[in-house]
Amino acid sequence: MSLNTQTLKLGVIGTGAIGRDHIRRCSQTLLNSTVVAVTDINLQQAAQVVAELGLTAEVYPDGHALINAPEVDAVLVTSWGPSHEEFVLAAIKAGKPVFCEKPLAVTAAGCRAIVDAEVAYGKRLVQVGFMRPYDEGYRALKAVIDSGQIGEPLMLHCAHRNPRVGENYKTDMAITDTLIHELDVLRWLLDDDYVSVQVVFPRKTSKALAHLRDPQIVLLETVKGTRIDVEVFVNCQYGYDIQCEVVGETGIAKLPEPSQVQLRSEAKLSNAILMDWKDRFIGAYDVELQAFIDAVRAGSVGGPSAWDGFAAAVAADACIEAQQSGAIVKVELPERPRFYG
Ligand SMILES: NC(=O)c1ccc[n+]([C@@H]2O[C@H](COP(=O)([O-])OP(=O)(O)OC[C@H]3O[C@@H](n4cnc5c(N)ncnc54)[C@H](O)[C@@H]3O)[C@@H](O)[C@H]2O)c1
Ligand SMILES: O[C@H]1[C@H](O)[C@@H](O)[C@H](O)[C@@H](O)[C@H]1O
Repeated sequence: MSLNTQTLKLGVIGTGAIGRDHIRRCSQTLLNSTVVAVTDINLQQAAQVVAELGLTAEVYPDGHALINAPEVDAVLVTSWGPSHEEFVLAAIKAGKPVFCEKPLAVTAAGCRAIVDAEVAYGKRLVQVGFMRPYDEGYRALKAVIDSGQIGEPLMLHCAHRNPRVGENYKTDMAITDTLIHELDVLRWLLDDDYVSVQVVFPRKTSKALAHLRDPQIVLLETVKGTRIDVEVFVNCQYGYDIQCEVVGETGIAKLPEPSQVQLRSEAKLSNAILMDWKDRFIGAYDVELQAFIDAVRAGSVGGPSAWDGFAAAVAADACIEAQQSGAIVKVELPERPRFYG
């Protein structure tokens, strides 16, 4: 039976920060979906989210029981990064569409296993939660680049700043958890791939915990020769700040700031800076998940693919090697299977 006329019944694995937020949006904001199943290694927390959001969803003992539950049409994976690979592979095995938060897997080998499983299944089932291509600002920036108005892009200056991170955040997560967004969105923005990476460490901020090297600067080179610098600074204190400036042959295009009320008060002219990714990309999260729901109901899956997750992870692996060696490391992306267009 086609799902087209039915409400899509979702199961969500991981009820932490983004899991809870996606459960809220799928059950309260978006059209044609309902959350019928949830799980978390912290079952009490999962039950609490169900109660707080007033859902009738069942709490399953683990991700595998949820994936295989007949009432679950499609799966959202919002647990910690290292658990994604296992759940996405299980969803493919069960033939169920799966939206997986970034990273698709924490290594390129893990992403490749997912790509191979999806290709063997013969139909796209996986959408990766790279939301930036759905952000209005990035879409406007891409439209300017694609129009040719600034000529060919030569250089990009980017920054990915978080106010602070928790104790569990390690130096390699600056790549796998944070930079991974740029590794995806910049491929999409430039319609290009990476050939080499280097990571340099400026003076360390006193605001970072002892085990964390912060900030970091990642230097990327693309196949077309564009050079990109990305500052990753996850204890910047002052706000959640995403910057992207594209220097072209005849002009410069900059990612717009999120719209905020301009305030004149106490002898100051000011614009607030957002503090949280949840607010900065709220529109993009809504659009990406509605796209997933609509596509699954129509019998397909689109958006950032397992191949995109793999391509970002190949570059991420090279960045981690570059963090450790200080050298310029080659990015070797295998040929894309025809399956991914
Ligand atoms: N797209 C974005 O902008 C964005 C934003 C935030 C988080 N994320 C991604 O979402 C994922 C979750 O991040 P978060 O900030 O919500 O983290 P979090 O720590 O707040 O929540 C993760 C939850 O997953 C649960 N969990 C871990 N392993 C599990 C397992 N095997 N089975 C079931 N539950 C398990 C944990 O108990 C926790 O409740 C990460 O991969 C992160 O990178 C993406
Ligand atoms: O999981 C989060 C999320 O992906 C945010 O978008 C990013 O800015 C953070 O650095 C990361 O830790």
